[in-house]
Amino acid sequence: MEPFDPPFQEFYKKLFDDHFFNGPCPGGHEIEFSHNAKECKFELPLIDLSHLNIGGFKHEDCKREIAKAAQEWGFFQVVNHGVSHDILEKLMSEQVKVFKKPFQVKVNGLPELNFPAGSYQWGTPSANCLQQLAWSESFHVPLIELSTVGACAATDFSKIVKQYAMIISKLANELAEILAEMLGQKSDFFKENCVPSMCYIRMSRYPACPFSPEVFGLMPHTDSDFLTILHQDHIGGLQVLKDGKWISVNPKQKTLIVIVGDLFEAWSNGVFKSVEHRVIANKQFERFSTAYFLCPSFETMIESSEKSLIYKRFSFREFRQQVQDDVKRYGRKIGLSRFIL
Ligand SMILES: O=C(O)CCC(=O)C(=O)O
Ligand SMILES: [Fe+2]
Repeated sequence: MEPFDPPFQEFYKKLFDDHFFNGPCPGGHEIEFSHNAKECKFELPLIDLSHLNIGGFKHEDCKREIAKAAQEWGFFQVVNHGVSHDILEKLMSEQVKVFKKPFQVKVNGLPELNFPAGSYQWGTPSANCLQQLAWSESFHVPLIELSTVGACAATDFSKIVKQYAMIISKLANELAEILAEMLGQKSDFFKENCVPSMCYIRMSRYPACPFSPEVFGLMPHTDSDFLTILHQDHIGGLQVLKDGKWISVNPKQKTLIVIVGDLFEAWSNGVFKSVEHRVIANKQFERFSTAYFLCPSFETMIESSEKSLIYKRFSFREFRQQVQDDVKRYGRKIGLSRFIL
């Protein structure tokens, strides 16, 4: 049988040799700091979204809870979110099958799913040192492409991804609108600007990694979108930085994770926080996750209507360009701090 794992060690041999013979690279100490930060067991806010369907106090309390979590943590979990357990399980099992296709087949694209060659990504081509390498592989599927996924012959996979995309994008918009409303902002901003050609689903697989924790599944980062909604399997490894400590996001069945992205932090003038998170690879077990990213069109201007602004006004295109330039130059994203006034 042809191997399905990406050839991390062969392809990134130089990074491994440099690291193990010469030690961590000089620019790596910042990431090293994250590694050494004290870890502790702590529970993220868990919000029951069924309260949104009840009128009166409960409904308003629930909205306030969402805003509080976005403000204090930038990261929270939701239950009774409207995505059935059955859909989550089916999507996960279909996703596992896709990743078990031979590596070369994934690289060449999966025509039966209408995934072009570029939708498969693995490792970190821009990595300058081992701490910048992600021991993971993923399929990046823009929502707009889903209309043609499985167009020739609908497969179980294409059906479930489409179904999931429809529900999850609705949920992301609802949560974004609630957060906007709690800021006293126009709540149809997201419906108008977050177009299907920009929003996407990323399905990831983190193969078991013998070099963990020295090599990350995904290095510490913030998300470059408004909101991310994440579903993870039962393995664990996701951590979020809270007050200088890495907190493990322990897997919980039927739960989705909501992550505030950089754009929401800027748009809310720093009220909602886009926080760093990372994935520690597991030495023994592979892990799967599915993320939905709520992104605006390139022309959308990100600005707050507050008086004393923290960030300058920028378009999503400018933000993306800056991130890409920094990744090329430094091997990693610098992010929102580039736009501080
Ligand atoms: O796989 C995960 O748990 C996290 C994924 C993530 O943070 C991302 O794709 O931006
Ligand atoms: Fe992320």
